[in-house]
Order: sequence, then structure tokens, then C-alpha cells
Amino acid sequence: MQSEINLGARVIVQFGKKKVLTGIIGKVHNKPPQAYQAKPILEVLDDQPSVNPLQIRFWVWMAEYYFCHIGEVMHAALPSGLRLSSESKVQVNPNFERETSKYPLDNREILILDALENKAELSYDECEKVLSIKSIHPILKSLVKKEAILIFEKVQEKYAPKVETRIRLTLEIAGSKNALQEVFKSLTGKAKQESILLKYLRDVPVMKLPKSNEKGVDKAILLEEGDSESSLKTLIKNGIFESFKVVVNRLAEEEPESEPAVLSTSQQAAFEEIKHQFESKQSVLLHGVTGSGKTEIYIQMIREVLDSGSQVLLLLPEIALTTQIVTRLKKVFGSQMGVYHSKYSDNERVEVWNGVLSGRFSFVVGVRSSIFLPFDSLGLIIIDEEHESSYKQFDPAPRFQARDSAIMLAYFHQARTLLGSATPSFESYFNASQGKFGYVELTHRFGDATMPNFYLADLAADKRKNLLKLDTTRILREKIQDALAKQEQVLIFQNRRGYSPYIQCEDCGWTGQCVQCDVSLTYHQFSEELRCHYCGYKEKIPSSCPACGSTQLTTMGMGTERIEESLSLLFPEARIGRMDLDTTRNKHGYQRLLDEFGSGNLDILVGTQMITKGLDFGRVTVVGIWDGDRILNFPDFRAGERAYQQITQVAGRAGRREVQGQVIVQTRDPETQIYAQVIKGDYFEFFNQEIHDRKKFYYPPFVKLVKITTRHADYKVAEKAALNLHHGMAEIPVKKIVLGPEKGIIARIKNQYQFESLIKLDRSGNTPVIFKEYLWKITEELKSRPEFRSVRFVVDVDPS
Ligand SMILES: Nc1ncnc2c1ncn2[C@@H]1O[C@H](COP(=O)(O)OP(=O)(O)OP(=O)(O)O)[C@@H](O)[C@H]1O
Ligand SMILES: [Zn+2]
Repeated sequence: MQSEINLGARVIVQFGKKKVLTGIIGKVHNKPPQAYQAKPILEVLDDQPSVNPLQIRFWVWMAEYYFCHIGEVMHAALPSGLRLSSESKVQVNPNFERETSKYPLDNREILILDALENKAELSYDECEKVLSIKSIHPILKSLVKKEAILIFEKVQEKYAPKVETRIRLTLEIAGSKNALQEVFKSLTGKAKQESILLKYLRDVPVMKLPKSNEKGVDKAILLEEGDSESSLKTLIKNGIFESFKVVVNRLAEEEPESEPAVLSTSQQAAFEEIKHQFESKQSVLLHGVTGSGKTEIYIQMIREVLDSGSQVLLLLPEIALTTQIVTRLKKVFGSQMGVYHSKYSDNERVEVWNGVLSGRFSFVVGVRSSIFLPFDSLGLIIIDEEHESSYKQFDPAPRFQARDSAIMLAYFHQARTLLGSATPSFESYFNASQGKFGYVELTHRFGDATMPNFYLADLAADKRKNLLKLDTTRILREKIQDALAKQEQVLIFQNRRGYSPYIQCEDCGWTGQCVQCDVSLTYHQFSEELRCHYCGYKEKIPSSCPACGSTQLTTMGMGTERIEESLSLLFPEARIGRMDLDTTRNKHGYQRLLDEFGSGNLDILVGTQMITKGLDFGRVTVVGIWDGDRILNFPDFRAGERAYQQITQVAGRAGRREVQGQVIVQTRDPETQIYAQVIKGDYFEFFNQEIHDRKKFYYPPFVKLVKITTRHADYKVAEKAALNLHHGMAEIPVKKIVLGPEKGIIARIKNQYQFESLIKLDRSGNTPVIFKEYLWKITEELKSRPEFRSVRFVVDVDPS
């Protein structure tokens, strides 16, 4: 068999009596495993491997680096359409004969056997339908005992190619004019059939171009004007038409429709400089202020690399992927470009996968999981908005950082990585300052656009002077009013983190709590529900307090819904939209809101983080940051970095064309230094200050962080396991600091108590590798103890 096996091919392996699993050939060797009995391969599914050796190398690296099983990486990497599912099926036992069987059969058993005469195999579901009962097992079991049927596992490809039924004239008819005339004669008086034939001849020029009959037409199109299916059937039965099936592409073909823009002088200079630095560096950081036109530079880079015959991957944060930038790229690259989106169906994902495999897509724009596509000759990976924390996968394993992983992937391909941002991550900026990355800057906006003007609006002062109305400062109101008068647009930003509205009883102080987690339920006005943001639990809003019966329930906190409400009171004439998790839950919600805003149907858009990601709207002149302080205050060593990035990014949506933008930050503390730094736009100065603290207190990029969460349904067991883990880790002979274990910020999630340990590892040499080897042994040893058998240790390398 060995000669048939190719690295990367999918195979089926039997586990236990009933289960079959799909695997990928990772290595072909002759050493039998010591610890377990190897399982035989039942079948090799692919002649051509689905996964190439570079991918396998990448998976191995990822599993090792992010401390998880390679199976978990495989699971994340393969679109589920490429994994196989097995389903139990029933067929007649070939040795069975009803007449001579020594066992008596009851009625229901006979019905199943009858059904199997019409169809060679039935699924459990189908058997249940035959008898219209719920539990088919006893009957099938009895049939097996009576040696009447066999049960087997059928492995099915989940991916289903899209098949179209097409109709064409049979060869006899299409081949001769006479035959066709005969047909016409025979159809006189049969208006319905005649109409179908006429329609066919209208769409397919059989007379002029006999070859055109080969392709025929889509049956659905042939019948779409109301012609009858049964008439078509008759035509087929009489040998006039025939039907056949073809596999078609789900992803529409598009031709490029515009040329790339001509770069400005400074863009051109940046472009040349990037190429120059690529000669000596694998990775280059492009630090270009908001609106500087990074996209056009990417387009030129992509063009060049594609022309040289290599593949290109452009990574975008999740939400940005549905928008402007993809439309822009599609216009330039047409159907050479594949889009890999998490909102795509499985089948669509498999088509992008296969498109990369077959060479149809040499360029892919995608979310973080697109790093797993089967590229075999990448020349360039671009990571746009590289500072985005959504590049990190939190759950489930592999908990990978797509930016860091992409750099590794590029290394395996001997490719280059271009990281772009107006507000680089500290990691990348640090790497650039150390000379590990190249560094190219764009300090001006494209064209005549200038950087926006900032105003710090003092909430406390306005309150004292009685100028605060519905939480808006005077200056914010004035600027909005001005913009509305000039028919310009306004964005209002409220930070989602560390804050969500909830319901409280005014009389007894009751608030809704999740039944499985130690958190308050969040209030959703739109759906009139209370929801848990951790486990998804939800309940209807009670009409009275469940604790004391009072009907005085009020909404606490100030979410985007409340802001929308306040603004509609203050500016009754304005058309206001809201963009947050609530209004974008369905597939097209986000796009629809952007389209409305873009086409000028909305004057004001209120939103969370979503409105900050790379949006480019020419008429936005005012950006209001509802509560600046909220952005600064979260308990995290990255608080400052995130705040700087976020304020700069939101502000960057304002004034991207001729009219200068106005940014109003509402705050109780206008003296806070970070505001001054953002306004000055001096990232370098800000970085230098912050990095000093990071060094002093041992935080990244000076150490490597590993976070381990210990989980168990029993508080005591979880705590004990976490303490044991702690003691084990303290003994590991590498340079490190082990903190914790502490009760999780949220003590219980989905009925599991959690304790967190944080490890700060020395970065030098192979300290992290040694640490992980020991950690593996420690957790395996703990899990082998009966008391900790169901404890989970969740390891997060480079948590964000
Ligand atoms: N060479 C060019 N020719 C014509 N228009 C350009 C050119 N470069 C940039 N633009 C326009 O300038 C605007 C800003 O460009 P772009 O959106 O690429 O900026 P960006 O650097 O990605 O900004 P951000 O970081 O804020 O997302 C866009 O409307 C873009 O179409
Ligand atoms: Zn919950």
C-alpha cells in the first residue's frame, strides 16, 4: 500500500467498532509506535494530496508553538467541507433470502426489507421515515440478529459540488434540419411543448452554430418564464430533448474593470523603499497615517509579485472584509482573486481552497484562517491593520496570532511579509526599532486631505456650567449641528469594552445574572432580551423584578442604543443609524448599514469598534468619541497602546477629502497625557514612554507571556489542580516568573470554575521551547491522576 500513499492525502482510519475518522498523511515511515497499536488505513481518498508538505510543516510548527495537538490545527485548517462525515447505513445482507429464512419477521421488519428493495441502502433517518417512528434501533438490531441486513459506515464527502441540470436537443434532432422541421410539424396543436422548443431556439442558435447545442441551457432558465415541467418531460421522453448534468462554479467569474491608480510621489517613494528593504529583510512595517493610501501601495506590490509568478495573500481583520477594500481589489484583480471569509458557506470555502490548489486563484484576500489555504509558492503576505487584536484566535485551540503565524508561513515559503498600519502594534514597532523588520513611513494623507483637528470636550466642566444635555457637551452638539447644516456626515463612537447595559431593580437592586456564569446579563433593547456574552444564555426581559416584584426596572449603563436615542431627541431632523453587535448579527446587516451611510441615506452613524476599521467615506467631517475615558480604563498592560490606536483610528475616519475633519473627544479628564500624545500624532514619543514601563515590569515585547486557565466544575478541584500546576511550573529550570493562580476575572463560565496563571518567560535562546516541553509533562501527569481526570488546562501562548 505504501507506494499509493502520498504525503498530504486524506485517508480513512477505523477507530473502535463503529467509528471511522479522516486523517491526513503527515509522514511515511517504518517505525511502529511503541505506546499504542497503530490503526490500519482503510482507504486512501485522494490521488492528489489535498494538503502540501509546506502546510504540514506549518501545522507542526503551529501545534508546537501554540501548545496544542496537531489534530486541532488540522481541524482549524481544513474547511469542514473537506473533512469527511460518517453515517451509519443499512443494506440487505446478500446471503439473506426471505422465503427460506428460519426466522419469522414481523410487519415492521418486512416494511424495512421492502424499502430496501427499492433502494440499495438506507440511512437511519430514512428507516425511521419508512415506519414513521422515532427509535429505529431495536428493529434494526433484530434484523441484524436475523441475518437479514447489514449495518455499515458510509463515509461521505461533505463538500458537494454545485450541479446544474442542463437541457439540449438530442443529436438526431440537432444534427439535421429536416428532423427539426419534422418535430415542428409534430408539435402543431401542442402549444406548451412548442413554446419550450421556441424558447430553446431563441436562446441557442442551433441553426447558425450547431456546436452551441452541446452546452444547452440551464433547465431552470428554460422554464423560468412559466413553461411547464411536464411538457419538457414529454419532450425528453419523445427523444427531442435530453437532460444532462454539469458541475459549475459557485464563485462568479469577474473580469478586472479598472487599472490600479497612479501612485503619488510619496506613495511611489514608499513603494520603492519597501522593495529596497525587502532585499535585506523578510518583513517590512509600513507605517502610514490614516488616509495615506496604503491600499494603493498594496495593489502595486501585489501586481508585481503576481507578475513574477508567485502567489499573494492579503490578510484583513474580520469585519473589514465585507467592505470597500475588497470591492476595490476585485475591480483591479478580477477573478484571479479569491475571497476567504468566515461568513462563507462550507462549500464556498472548499471552492476557494480548490481554487488555490488548481491555480485559479493566485491571490487571496481573507480573514485569519486563510493562512491555512494550500499555497505552494507564496511570494508575499500583506497584513493590513496589523495591530488589530482580532488577528488572535481566542477559542478554540489553536489559539494562534495570525500576524505572527503569517510571518512564519512566509518564512517557510521564502516569501516577504508587509505589515501595514497607521498605529502599529508595539511588537511590530519594536521589531522595526531593533532592525529586525524594515520600516517605511507615510506621514501625509493622500491628495489634499489634511489630518483632523482635535477638541477635548470637558464633561465635568460642562456639567458644572449646566451645558451638558443628554450626556453631550456643547461643543459636540455644535459640531454635529454644523455638519448637518452643510449636509456632511457624522460618526459617533462608543467603546464596547468593559461596558454593557444591564437592567436593575430600583427598589431592591436586583440585576439579572447568568445561570451558568458569574456575570450580569446584558440588556438588548432591540430583541427585548437579557443575554450572557460569555455563553449565549438568554431570557426575555421580566416585566417585574423577579426578587421583589417591583415594576421599577431601569436600564443602567449607556450603550449605543441610548446614544442613538439621545441624538434623535437632540437632532430630530437627522437620520441616524446604529452599528453594533445587535444590528449586524445577520449576514448582510453590516454591509447594508455601510451602503446606506455611503449613499447618504444616513446623516449620523453611531457605532462600536466596527465603525473604525478602515472605512473611507468622503463626506464624514465630524467624529465624536462619546466617552474617551472608557477607552483608557481597562486593566491590561496594553491599555495605553490600545487607547492610542483606537482613538487615532476612529479619528482617522474624519476629513479624508478636501474638508478638514473635526474630532471631539468627550472626557472627564482632559489633562490625561495620552490625549495630548494622540493629538500631537507622535507615535514615536508615545512608544518610547510606554516601552520603558513594559521593560521595567517585565511585559511583552521583553518577555513572552503564557496564560494557563485551569477549569473544573468543582471549585475545590479546580483550585487544587491550579496550585499543583503552579508548583510544578515553579520547578521548571528556565528563567521565568510564575504569577497566580488567581480566580479568573470571571470566576465561573458555563458552570466551570476557573483559575488563571500567568508566566513571563525569558525570550532568549530556546527557553520557551524547554518550558513547553516541561509544561507538557506536568499537565499530562496531573491529568493522569484520578482526582484531576476531568480538569482542563487551557494554554494560551502570547495572549492578547
Ligand atoms: N494614488 C491614488 N490615486 C487616487 N486615489 C488615491 C490614491 N491613493 C489613495 N487614494 C484615495 O485616498 C483615500 C485613502 O486611501 P486608503 O483608504 O488606502 O488609506 P489607508 O492608508 O488605508 O488609510 P486607513 O489606515 O485610514 O485605512 C481613498 O479614498 C483612496 O481611494
Ligand atoms: Zn453565561
